[in-house]
Amino acid sequence: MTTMTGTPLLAATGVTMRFGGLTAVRSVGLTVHPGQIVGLIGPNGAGKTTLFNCLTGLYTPTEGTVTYRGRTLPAKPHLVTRAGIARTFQNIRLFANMTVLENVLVGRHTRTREGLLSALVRGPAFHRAEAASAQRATELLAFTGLAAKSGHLARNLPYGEQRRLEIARALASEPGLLLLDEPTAGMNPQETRATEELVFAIRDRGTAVLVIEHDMRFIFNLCDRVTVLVQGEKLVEGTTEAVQRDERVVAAYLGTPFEGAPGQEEVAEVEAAEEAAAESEGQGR
Ligand SMILES: Nc1ncnc2c1ncn2[C@@H]1O[C@H](COP(=O)(O)OP(=O)(O)OP(=O)(O)O)[C@@H](O)[C@H]1O
Repeated sequence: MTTMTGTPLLAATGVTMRFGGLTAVRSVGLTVHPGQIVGLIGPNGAGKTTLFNCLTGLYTPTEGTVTYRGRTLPAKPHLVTRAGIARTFQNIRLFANMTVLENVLVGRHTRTREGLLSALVRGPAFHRAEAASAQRATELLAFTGLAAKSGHLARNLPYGEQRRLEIARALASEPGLLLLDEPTAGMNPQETRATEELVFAIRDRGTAVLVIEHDMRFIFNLCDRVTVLVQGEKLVEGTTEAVQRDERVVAAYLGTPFEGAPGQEEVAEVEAAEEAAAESEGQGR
């Protein structure tokens, strides 16, 4: 299924994102090829969501480039969606008082070619486009297991189904690449396994997936490749097997420092300052 040769779908090169004095992402490269499921992992605050925001036009990277199918992506979320990248967010962002079907229809709007005039006049072209959108949205609800909930208000769905609805809505823009930010956060083990199956099914329909997740079992079951970020820098990138075995990854998660780890210089500086302070305190006694 995975194709590593040829033009990658997504290619981020040397992406850096600074917020004032804080460098949240430092010179990160990342590629996703057609047919791949790629994982992005790292401890809290590693810069994963910031990188997602750089890939989806929410942030303009301070440095670096992002291309999709070989073309530089515009730094505007709606243009990124139109180019073929859809995403979900860490916190659920549904229209709570709209129905399940309406939420998916909102996600279709980037695909609908009918312009404002057509919508105002509500002519035959508008009605045809609307019927096609409704049919596609209904198919997506069936695909994500929400067909029976089509007329329910989004806010009345159980948590796991709200997360599925977010994915259905993202798929409504017919993306070539789907970015999922912690899709299983707050899920029980059954919901997590169901999400795993859904992500495989999405890949099998021809949409590549880039996923941030803290659940390592989920990541290692699912992904073809994994990139590990630590303190804004790419620590390791490789197959799940290679990443799982990498002692630096184990250390990053278990908190054991290793030679050359990002942030080690700062840690050494702090330790040296603490030692110096302790010494001068000792001399003062
Ligand atoms: N808009 C912002 N302004 C200033 N600092 C920010 C902003 N967004 C993120 N940061 C900082 O950038 C760093 C990386 O944050 P980010 O949310 O990308 O990490 P993360 O890996 O997604 O973390 P988590 O796993 O906890 O979601 C953090 O130190 C965070 O405080």
